[in-house]
Amino acid sequence: MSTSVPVRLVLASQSPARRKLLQAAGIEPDVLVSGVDESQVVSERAEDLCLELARLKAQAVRDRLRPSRDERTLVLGCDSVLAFDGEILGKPDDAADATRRWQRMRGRSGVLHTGHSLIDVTYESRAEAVASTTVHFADISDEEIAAYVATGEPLAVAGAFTIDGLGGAFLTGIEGDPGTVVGLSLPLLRRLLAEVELSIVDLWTKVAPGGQEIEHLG
Ligand SMILES: Nc1nc2c(ncn2[C@H]2C[C@H](O)[C@@H](COP(=O)(O)OP(=O)(O)OP(=O)(O)O)O2)c(=O)[nH]1
Repeated sequence: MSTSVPVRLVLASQSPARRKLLQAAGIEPDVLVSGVDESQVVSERAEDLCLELARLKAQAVRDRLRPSRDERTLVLGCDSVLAFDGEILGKPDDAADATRRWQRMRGRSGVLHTGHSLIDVTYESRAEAVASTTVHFADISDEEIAAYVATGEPLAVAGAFTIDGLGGAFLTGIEGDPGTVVGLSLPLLRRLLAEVELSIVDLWTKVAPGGQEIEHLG
């Protein structure tokens, strides 16, 4: 399943969180932001919406690349949405929206869905799927909500919360892969790579010969 040519992964996302997650897993992606207008896609189902957006992002970046004989080129697009109370929630519109959301979310649960679309530019194949993680929100106070919204963090992220930032204190637990909440599921990426006949170890760029410790990124 492994490959003899180098494998290049292009991350079709501006998300620093997604890039850091790949780097910590030994993968140094190139980043090409898709620029896709996410408002162009509407769907009744969160899983369909995030998958269609992930597909559009990956395709938009794929269309800007030319296959190379010297390497295997892959493009990964991702999109995350929160399914809560029968609604599909992306990033909050503004501070008031983030506040209202937390007043509704606290003490309750939602499901963070992340769509993944992997395109193999070299062989023109693709693999895609959605990873879903249930998130339980703590019953936080009005003061905590106000302080959190004032930091600006909730405004920049799908669902108005993070698991690996200030928002981590406001969760009581999750069921599923934490990477799905950040915006990219490594276990799912491993399965998608297998569908295009690659192993995730083919993408490791930070493992020193002899298997010494993976370089710890700053
Ligand atoms: N660090 C961190 N970021 C999160 C978390 N949850 C969501 N996010 C971020 C990752 C993405 O940047 C953003 C989700 O929005 P999208 O999936 O639409 O990606 P975004 O528009 O940011 O970039 P892209 O469209 O992929 O270029 O929220 C979290 O728990 N931790």
